[in-house]
Amino acid sequence: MDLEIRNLSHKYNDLEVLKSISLEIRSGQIVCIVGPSGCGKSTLLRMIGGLEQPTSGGVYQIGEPPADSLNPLTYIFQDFALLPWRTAWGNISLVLEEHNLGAEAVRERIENVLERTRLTEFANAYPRQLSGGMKQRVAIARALAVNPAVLLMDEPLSALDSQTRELLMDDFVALWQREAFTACYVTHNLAEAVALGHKIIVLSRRPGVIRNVVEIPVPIGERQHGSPELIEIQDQLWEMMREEALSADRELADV
Ligand SMILES: Nc1ncnc2c1ncn2[C@@H]1O[C@H](COP(=O)(O)OP(=O)(O)OP(=O)(O)O)[C@@H](O)[C@H]1O
Repeated sequence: MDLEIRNLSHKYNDLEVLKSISLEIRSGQIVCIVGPSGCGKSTLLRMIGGLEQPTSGGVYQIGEPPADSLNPLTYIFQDFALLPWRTAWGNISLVLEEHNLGAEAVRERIENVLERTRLTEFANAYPRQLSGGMKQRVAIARALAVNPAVLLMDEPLSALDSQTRELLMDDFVALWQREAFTACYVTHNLAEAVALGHKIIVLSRRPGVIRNVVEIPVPIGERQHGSPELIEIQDQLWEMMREEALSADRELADV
């Protein structure tokens, strides 16, 4: 299933947040959205997930989600959102409980996602017994368990320290290479965007319009951290973001 965002604009009362956004998220692609603070990234993700309706324009699903998808558009949040009184297994089973899958199918799904996120040995651990990175891996396993058509990720690594972030980025890459998933990934962090994105959408300051779309020509599995090609793309992205931030500062100074 692909997603197409067509001419989407949004206002909160008089506050214009997003303007004429059109973009495509193709099946099997990771699309990153970057832009200055407050430009409307999270708002756009909520609209893509159907949590809020845009003032005009819309989000269209093209094609069908996988037949066994229990929740086509599934979120992963930065704060993990795990229930502390449930084990890793219990947190994942929670999202499967109301779907009448049968005990065997539930067990298979949970075992599969625990294995894919390298958590099999921690199935019976409670969140308090897990590191931040492992908690986020449980949250990722829980999201994958419903076999989403598109994963919606809002700053999924920003609550973690930089080493854990690096390790989880490697995990994302390995996960995607093993079984390509589709994702829309909002981040402040340009290193994450160039490591994980097939396509990077650069939003302007508010009201967010698409300033640039950068496609990364290197296959995800072949991206070397710190390679000259990636650093150059990251520098270009930073230059675009910097200009936006400086213009916003100049505007404030004129007030
Ligand atoms: N429910 C709401 N009601 C009114 N204003 C809102 C609402 N949600 C967001 N906003 C405003 O819309 C603008 C965009 O917010 P949003 O959180 O989407 O930006 P962002 O790019 O994700 O920001 P950040 O990078 O800081 O997380 C902000 O000015 C915010 O205050």
